[in-house]
Amino acid sequence: MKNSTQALHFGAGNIGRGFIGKLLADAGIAVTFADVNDTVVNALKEKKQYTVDVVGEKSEQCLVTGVDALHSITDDVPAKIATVDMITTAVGPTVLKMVAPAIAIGIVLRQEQGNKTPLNIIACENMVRGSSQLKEMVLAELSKSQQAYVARYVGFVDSAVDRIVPPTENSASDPLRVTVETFSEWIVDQTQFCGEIPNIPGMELTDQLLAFVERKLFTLNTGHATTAYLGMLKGYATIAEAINDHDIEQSVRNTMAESGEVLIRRFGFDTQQHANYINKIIQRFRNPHLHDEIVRVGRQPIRKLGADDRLIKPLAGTLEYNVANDNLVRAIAAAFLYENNDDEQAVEVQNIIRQQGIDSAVSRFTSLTQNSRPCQSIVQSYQQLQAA
Ligand SMILES: NC(=O)C1=CN([C@@H]2O[C@H](COP(=O)(O)OP(=O)(O)OC[C@H]3O[C@@H](n4cnc5c(N)ncnc54)[C@H](O)[C@@H]3O)[C@@H](O)[C@H]2O)C=CC1
Ligand SMILES: O=P(O)(O)OC[C@H]1O[C@](O)(CO)[C@@H](O)[C@@H]1O
Repeated sequence: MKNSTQALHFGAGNIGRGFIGKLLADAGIAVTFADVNDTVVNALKEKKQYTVDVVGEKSEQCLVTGVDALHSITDDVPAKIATVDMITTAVGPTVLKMVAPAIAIGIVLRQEQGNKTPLNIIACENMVRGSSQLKEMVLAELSKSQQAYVARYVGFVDSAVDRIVPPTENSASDPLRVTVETFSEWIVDQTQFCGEIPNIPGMELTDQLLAFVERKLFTLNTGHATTAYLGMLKGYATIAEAINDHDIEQSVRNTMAESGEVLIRRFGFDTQQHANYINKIIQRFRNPHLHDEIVRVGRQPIRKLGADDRLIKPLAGTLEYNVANDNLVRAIAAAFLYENNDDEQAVEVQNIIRQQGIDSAVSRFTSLTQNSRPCQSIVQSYQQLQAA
């Protein structure tokens, strides 16, 4: 990798500043963030550095230096795209479509300027093959000849990203400071790069990305969502409080064991290693230094109840392999009991349950066939949880 490598990172939020931006800057890459948050953008432009508090087994305070920022709407982001070697994103799955047009305009500029330097784009979102989805959004903005340029000079590299970074509590005094757990994992699909693969310590390469994406989704995310939804039912406010409840911990372990059985059968993961992976995740949830609210982890339940997400996708796997799923069913039922008036999706789920009944709500949000066996099990579990 050349010393003058430049990256543009969309989304200077928790993962942007606390994980991906830091990792790129630590590798000597000149990082420019693009965001719509004036406070964060202006502070980055002025200070060109920020502090990351790493908390957990190895607590340390790190200064990330040499960074800059652009406002995603009012600054000339496409001109920057014309000059960088990498683009990364951590904006959230629903915002990805909003950054696609700027990326497309930047790519057109590169073509017009005769730029033949490879550009690699990596979406770091909780999505299965997020970069491939971003690629479709970008291609939709381009002509045939521009698409041919993309095929030759632009790589869209899928990735799995894992580090727990809740919003920082002291953000009023320092809008850039961010607190992160010690653990981090960023795995990218080595088969999708255009040109040389950059050597970035902390960016792991694989040619089996789907296995790692599903391992993270079916374990960390399934377990986290289960902790949130069961924790909310018992009146807890944070993930650490909920996982320290023995009954919840046991349910979360059982749920991850069920989704884990799917992973073991599908990808051949070693049983003992997978049990260790689950144990490690439970410890991460317990991290006493992270104030991780249940409403953050349980947010947007409609997205989380989707067919390709952390609850229904592993449930579908248990049906495919004909293995136990009682705990997954209970976690899904708990998601249907999740109430939060500040969360539009939670409000919508409760409205639909009230207006159309739980049977109809389950099939509507999960895409499972109404009155099918799994639907009936979820409804039954919902009624048991409600009566408890
Ligand atoms: N926080 C975490 O622990 C983890 C989050 N993720 C994923 O990372 C992604 C980002 O999550 P967080 O960092 O937690 O969210 P966040 O809300 O802290 O950061 C998102 C950032 O995107 C910015 N943004 C919104 N619209 C934009 C636009 N049009 N252009 C540029 N920036 C824009 C927001 O202002 C915000 O700063 C999500 O997909 C999430 O699922 C993945 C692993 C861990
Ligand atoms: O960011 P999402 O998809 O709403 O879900 C929250 C999840 O994402 C994470 O922030 C990161 O994987 C987890 O902490 C949690 O499981």
